[in-house]
Amino acid sequence: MRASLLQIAADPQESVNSRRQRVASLVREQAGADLVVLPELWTTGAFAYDAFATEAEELTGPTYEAMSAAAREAGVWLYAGSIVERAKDATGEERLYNTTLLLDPDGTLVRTYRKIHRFGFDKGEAVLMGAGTEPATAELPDTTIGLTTCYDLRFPELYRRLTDAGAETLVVAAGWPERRRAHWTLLAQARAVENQAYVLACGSAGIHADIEQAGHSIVVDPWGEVLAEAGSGEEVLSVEFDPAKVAKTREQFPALKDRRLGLDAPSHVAS
Ligand SMILES: O=C(O)CCC(=O)C(=O)O
Repeated sequence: MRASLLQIAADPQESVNSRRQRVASLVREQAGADLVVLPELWTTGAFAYDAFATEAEELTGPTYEAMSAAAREAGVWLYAGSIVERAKDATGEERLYNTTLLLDPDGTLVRTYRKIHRFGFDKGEAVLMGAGTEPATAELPDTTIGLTTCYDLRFPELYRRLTDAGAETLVVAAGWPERRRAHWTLLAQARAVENQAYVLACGSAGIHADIEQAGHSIVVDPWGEVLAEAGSGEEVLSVEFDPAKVAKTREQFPALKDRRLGLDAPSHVAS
C-alpha cells in the first residue's frame, strides 16, 4: 500500500480558498497512491482560534467539495484532515467541531470523526469547540483505519478501543507544536508498539497564530520502526507499507492476547 502524507503550512498570508485549491492540486498529484493524508485544521491553522467561527463550514461545504473532486480525479482514498464543522448539537444549539473527513476514490464522504480530546485546557479549542464522543474506524480495501486527531495521541485508551474495533492502521491528523516535538515522535511510536499497528501521523508546517508547528510527520510500523519521517517544512512524505505485517506481528509476538481485563481495583495502603 502506498500512502502520501501532505504536511501543509497554513500561512495567514494565503487565503483559505487559495489554500484549498493548492491542496487540491497536491492531492491530484498523488494519483497512484492508495491513501492521501492531510493534517488537522489545515484550512485555518490549528491555533488560529479567531478564524474558527468565520471559516466554519458544514460537512459538505467548500472543503468537502474541493477535496471530493480532487480524490475522484486522483482516484485515491483521501483522509482529508479536519475542518471547523458548524452543526447543531443534541439540544439544537449551533456548535463548532474539529471534524475529520474521509473520502473514497469516488469522492464520496464515507466517514467523519469529531475530535474527542480537545486541546487547550480552559481556553482555545477546548472552549470554542464541542467534543466528539464516537471513536471511528473505516475499512479500506487493504486495511482498517482508526481515525484520530492531534491531542488524541496522548490518550492510549482511545487507540486501544480502535484496535479492539479492528483498526490496523492508526491515522493521526495534527497541528502539533514544535516545542513538544519529542512527545509527538515518542507517542506515535508508543501507539504503534502497544497496539501492534501502523501509525500514520500527519503534522503541519509553518507558524499558526505564533505557534511554530513541529512538522515531522511520521510513519511507524507495527514493530515500532520508523518507516519515514518528514522535516519541518512543507513536504509530501510518501511511503510504501505492507498491511499484512500487522497480522504477522500480532501472531509472532502475541502480546495483545496477554491482556488481563477486569482486574481488581488497586489495593491501597495509606501511609
Ligand atoms: O498535546 C499536544 O502537545 C499538542 C496538542 C495539540 O496541539 C492539539 O490537539 O491541537
